Amino acid sequence: MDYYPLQKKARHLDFTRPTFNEPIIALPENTEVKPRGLSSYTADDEESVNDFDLSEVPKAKQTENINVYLRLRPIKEQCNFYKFNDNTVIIPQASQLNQLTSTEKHYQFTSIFNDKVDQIQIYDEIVRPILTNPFDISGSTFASYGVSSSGKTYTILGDNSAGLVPRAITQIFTEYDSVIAPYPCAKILNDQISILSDENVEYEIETLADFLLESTKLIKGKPVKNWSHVEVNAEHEFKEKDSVENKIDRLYIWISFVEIYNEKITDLLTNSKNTVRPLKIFSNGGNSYIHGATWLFAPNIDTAFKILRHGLNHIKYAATGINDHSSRSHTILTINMISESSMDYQLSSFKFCDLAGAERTKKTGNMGDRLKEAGGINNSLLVLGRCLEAVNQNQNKENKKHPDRVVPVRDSKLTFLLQRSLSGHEKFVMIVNLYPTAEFLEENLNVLKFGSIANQIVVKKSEVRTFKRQSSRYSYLMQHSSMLNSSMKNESIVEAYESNDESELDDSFKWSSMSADQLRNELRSQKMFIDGLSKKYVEREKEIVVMRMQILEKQKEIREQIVKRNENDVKNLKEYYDKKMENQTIKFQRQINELYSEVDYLERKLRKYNNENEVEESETSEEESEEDIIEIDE
Ligand SMILES: Nc1ncnc2c1ncn2[C@@H]1O[C@H](COP(=O)(O)OP(=O)(O)OP(=O)(O)O)[C@@H](O)[C@H]1O
Repeated sequence: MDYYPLQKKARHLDFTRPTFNEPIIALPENTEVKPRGLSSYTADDEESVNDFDLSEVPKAKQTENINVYLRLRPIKEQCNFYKFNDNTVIIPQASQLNQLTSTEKHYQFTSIFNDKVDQIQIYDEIVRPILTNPFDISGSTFASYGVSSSGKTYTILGDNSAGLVPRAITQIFTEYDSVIAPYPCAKILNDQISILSDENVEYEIETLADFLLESTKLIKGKPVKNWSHVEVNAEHEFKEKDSVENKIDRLYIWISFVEIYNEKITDLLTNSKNTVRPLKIFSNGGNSYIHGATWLFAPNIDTAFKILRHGLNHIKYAATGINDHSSRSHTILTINMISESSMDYQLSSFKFCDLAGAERTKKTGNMGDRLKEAGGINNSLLVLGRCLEAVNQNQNKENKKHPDRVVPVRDSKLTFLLQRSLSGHEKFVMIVNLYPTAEFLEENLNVLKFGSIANQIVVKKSEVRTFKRQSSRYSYLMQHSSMLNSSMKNESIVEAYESNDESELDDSFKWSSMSADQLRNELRSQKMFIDGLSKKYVEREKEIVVMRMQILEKQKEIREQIVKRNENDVKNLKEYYDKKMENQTIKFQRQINELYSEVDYLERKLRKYNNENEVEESETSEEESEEDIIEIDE
């Protein structure tokens, strides 16, 4: 399939992410280097409010660009509509598009993936590095954008080949296998950390059990591929991480799955018996969350996959003029990872957004309901474009005295929900999917403009969200009470999320100003906290008992070693002295023998001497007797 003009080059994409300080590749003269915006995206709603200051982005080191990747969908026919420079720039061909634009423009992306790049490479390049160190940041949003049938669902969720979500689940559960919590003891409730009591833990387990029972019954919508995490793992070879290196004692995984359909948020994880009612977004000091959305606890990878499949079965699909299974809504799957260590709890939240098609209504041949849907879809995406363009313009404007453009995050459910990412409090990664057919030439130009604007935006580096163990109880109570106070005044505003500076809070004032209901809630919260502490205490006690046993074992082992060593020493000493004795005995024996020989010699000498003496004496006596005789004769 040799149909891209620069396919040869694209085939050699090395998947290395370019740094933004690198000089941009040489482009033809008069090329517009930085497209300044989309004419269709204008901030015309003056009543919109900025929840974050989206324009004042520090120019210091602690900034980064939004990463925007371009992915091309394979097509059968030859395509001459685009040229590529390096693996980051796409240039729509003016000759092919002369009825649309007279000048040749280029659009820059973080990386461009050609049609040969598979799901494995996409995951390894875009998501894997972020999920390898999930607690370096407070979270990330991965969103796919493009016209209908361009491969958004294929990229985020998958089809025959698993998409980013099943791969992310596999990575998390494999790398953190040894610390994944089996029981739901900690949960994020309305953007606050909660340590659950035994009753609440039981409740969460029952909810999950009911859900799993129910989810096997009803299958509707697009048939969902039964991805196997074993196969996914074989493709990536994820390895279990050293938990000591990660300093994590426990990791609680929670999943939510919602869709935004015609500007209404519905829960994709509800039990089918329950009536499905639209959910509301609340904002907590700039951190938006869906109030009442189902969060299911995933103690293992199988449960996580079941939750994913249940949600997929409930997404609204419909046949449009160009896609038999077109997803008509924006779907957002969020994975909350709460890590527990001896010091604190930390939250990292990962959103995977499969956005609805960015095409115009006439292309899909939509009528009736489909037409209404398309209106809603385009409105959300239009607001997303307006937000990105406003941020971009505010950052690039030359006259700093001129007031900033309003960033209308609250103008659509989608942008309100992605508020943290759009403001740089969480990482924002976009995958722009391009369906490079003649049919979508015009729409694809808008898609490319949209993507390259997002790619220029500089945001603060994502921060970490920590809940300190020592102080969190106190701040939790303070926040909880202020939350209740404010929710009584205004349902849609919740007070600040976390305050580490507690020195100025007047405890007695807070308690005395509470109503009976609030005090009851506080009591319940305190009980939850004490339950959590006692559970921890029991766990520590068990650990101490185990450690004591280990120490006793070790002592016994050492004692046995010492006894054994002593026995050996005695044996060696005995052998040494036995040998020494034997040598001495031999030596003494030799000396005795020598002495005996000497004695023998001396005895023999004595005998000889005696013998000689005897002979002499007898001769002498004979002579004397002869003399005697002579004398007598005389
Ligand atoms: N990179 C790819 N490789 C192989 N097949 C692909 C790729 N991208 C998309 N497809 C196929 O194209 C078809 C349409 O893709 P998909 O449903 O993901 O599009 P979409 O952008 O989500 O469309 P819609 O907005 O209408 O839901 C699917 O059958 C999918 O398998």
